[in-house]
Parts: sequence; C-alpha cells; structure tokens
Amino acid sequence: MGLLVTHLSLADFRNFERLELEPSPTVTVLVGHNAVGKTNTVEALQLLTAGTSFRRPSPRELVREGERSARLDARLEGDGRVIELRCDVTTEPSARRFSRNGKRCQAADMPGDLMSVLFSPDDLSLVKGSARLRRDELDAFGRQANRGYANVLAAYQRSVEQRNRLLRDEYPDPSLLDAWDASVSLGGATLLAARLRMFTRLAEKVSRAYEAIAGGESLSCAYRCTLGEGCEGMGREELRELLLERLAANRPEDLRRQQTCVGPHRDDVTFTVGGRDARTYASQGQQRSVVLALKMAEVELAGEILGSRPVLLLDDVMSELDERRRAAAVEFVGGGIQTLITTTNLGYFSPELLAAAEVVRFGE
Ligand SMILES: Nc1ncnc2c1ncn2[C@@H]1O[C@H](COP(=O)(O)OP(=O)(O)OP(=O)(O)O)[C@@H](O)[C@H]1O
Repeated sequence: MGLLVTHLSLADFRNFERLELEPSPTVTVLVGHNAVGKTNTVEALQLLTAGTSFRRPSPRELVREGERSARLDARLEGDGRVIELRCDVTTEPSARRFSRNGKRCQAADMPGDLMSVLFSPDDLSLVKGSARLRRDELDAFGRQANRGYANVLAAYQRSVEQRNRLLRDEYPDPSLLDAWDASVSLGGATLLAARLRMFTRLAEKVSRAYEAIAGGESLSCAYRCTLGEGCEGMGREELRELLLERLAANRPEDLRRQQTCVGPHRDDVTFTVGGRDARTYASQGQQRSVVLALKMAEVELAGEILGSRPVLLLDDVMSELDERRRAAAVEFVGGGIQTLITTTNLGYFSPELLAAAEVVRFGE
C-alpha cells in the first residue's frame, strides 16, 4: 500500500494565510479560477516530498507578501507509520529549514518516504526544448529515487565548475587541470552510471506507455552520451577511464572554448516517434503523448524502486491534452494512485471520476 498524504497544512505560504487540506487516498481535484492558489498547493506538496520546487523559488517568493515566515506541514500515513514532514521558510535570514518527525534534516533528505511525480504545462517543452530540460527531468527523478544521487550530482557539478574556472584563467596550470580531470571523471562516472541504470529501466516503460496512449505508434528513447556509443553496458570504472581519456583528448578544445565539453552535464535524451526524431518532427499531440508516457513511466518506476506508489501531481494539464490523451490520463489516475489534479474546469472529467474523487473548490 505505502504512504499516502493525509493532511496538508500551510501558513503564510504564497497567497495562503492558512490552508488545511485532507486529500483523498485516490483522486483530489482542486478546482477554481485563475490565481486562487491551486498551483501553489501542488508546489507545497512537491517541496515537502521532494525537498525542491519546480519553480525554483527564493524564500522571499514562498512567504506570503508582508510576512516574514511561512510554515508547511504534511502528514503521511500508511503501513502502520505516521510521518510528519515540515518546512519552515524565513525571509530574514533567507532560509528554508526541513524536518522529518521533528528532527532537522537537509532538503536532499526529504525524498525517500513518498515520491512525487509532477506533470505541469512547463513539461510540454521537454521534447523540443533544450537538452538541459531532459537532463534536469532525469536528475529530478534520480534525486527522489536514490538518496545518494543529489550529493553525487552536486559534487560533479562543483568539479565541472572548478575546472571551467581554471579553463578561463589566462595561463591555466596543466597540473591543476590534471587534478580537476581526475575529479570530474570520478564524479562524472558515478553520476553517469547511476543515470544510465535508471534510464534503461525508464526507457522501456516510456515506450510501452506511449504505445498504449498513441494507439500502437512506436516510441523509442535513447541516452545520448558525449562519451560516444556503448556507454550503457559499461561499469563505473570503465566509464571513469573513458571520461578521463576524453577530457585529456578534448583539452585543447576546452581551453579554446573555456568550458568542459564532455561529460554527463552535456548528455541528452532523444525520443524517436514512428522512426523519426521527435525533436524535429513530432506534432504537438505526439509531444504531449511522449511527456504523458514519460510521467506514467516515472510513476511505475518509482513504485518499483521504492516499493510504494508515488503521489501524482497533475497541475492544469488536462486543458493541454486532447480528448484521447485526456482519456488516457484519466484512466491512469483511476488506477488507484493518490493524485492531486488542478483545473479551472470540471468539464474535463467524466462523471464517474468526479463521483469517486474529492472535489475541493478554491476561491469560493
Ligand atoms: N509570496 C506570495 N505572496 C502573496 N501572493 C503570492 C505569493 N506568491 C504567489 N502569490 C499569488 O498566488 C497566485 C497564483 O497562485 P497559483 O499559481 O497557485 O494560481 P492557480 O490557482 O494555479 O492559477 P492558474 O489556474 O492561473 O494556474 C497569484 O495571484 C500570485 O500573485
């Protein structure tokens, strides 16, 4: 069964002076006009479960205008356990403090009890947008699915940043560059190995979900590694040696461009729909199907990895989907997973779904 969010409480968070919400174990539909706080509610749940928000806000943005602090609490219950997650946000000092069952912890420690998978209109640019969006999507999933992932990613990013700083020096010291090559290749190989393990499992599920949504049309996704082809089958040590070799070979080019051009921070994911590169050829509808399939795959993989189902946060995506894809999404959320859906229009949902769901009206 796993954990469910049974209570969410917000004080002076965004536009809310106070909000108390008891989500349904299945589907909760948050309905209301624009700017009443529907996305803010979803954001609060993401902050508490993932330790981050898709909007990347500063503490000042999170605290209600005119106030100095905000408080977010969620209660998770299931399997005979009760877990209290809390986030205190202050503007002076500008900080976010997390705690779990009353014990202070880091943002990176917040995932692990209950994963959240968010699907928002911003995600619709995943297919055609920059490679960074696709890497960020994988890394956001990795951070929640694997406790060590956030630290590995942060350490690697710091090494790349330090190496880039050195590359921008007027006369970079080659022995210092050697040291950063060693650090970048060690961190990069650890990150890449973790990403590839996760990606391989995800890719197969994305293809399956896509075929179900798109009525048999095929989708394949591939990890495009700056180290070249064949990385999927390599172990961490092999990846480290290869990355070290490539950093050395690429050094003249990196010096010229004053940045590190190989490594997992430059990798990408490609989607091929019906044999064609989706980035160039996919229609709006196909792009939406790819993203929906990706989110469905994340939900499935999260369940496999953590042994319990995540909470699904669908922020205003129904209006972005056509009837067929909306039906696929509704069928998916009807499958017993705890889901919060925001919408301005209940007309997107079937009477059966609404009868089974908890409908919460905002701004009335
Ligand atoms: N720190 C803050 N203090 C006060 N109000 C805030 C703060 N941050 C955001 N808001 C307000 O919250 C509102 C937006 O809420 P939200 O994004 O949740 O809207 P929504 O209900 O999802 O609307 P839509 O249907 O348009 O997406 C805006 O009016 C915004 O000004």
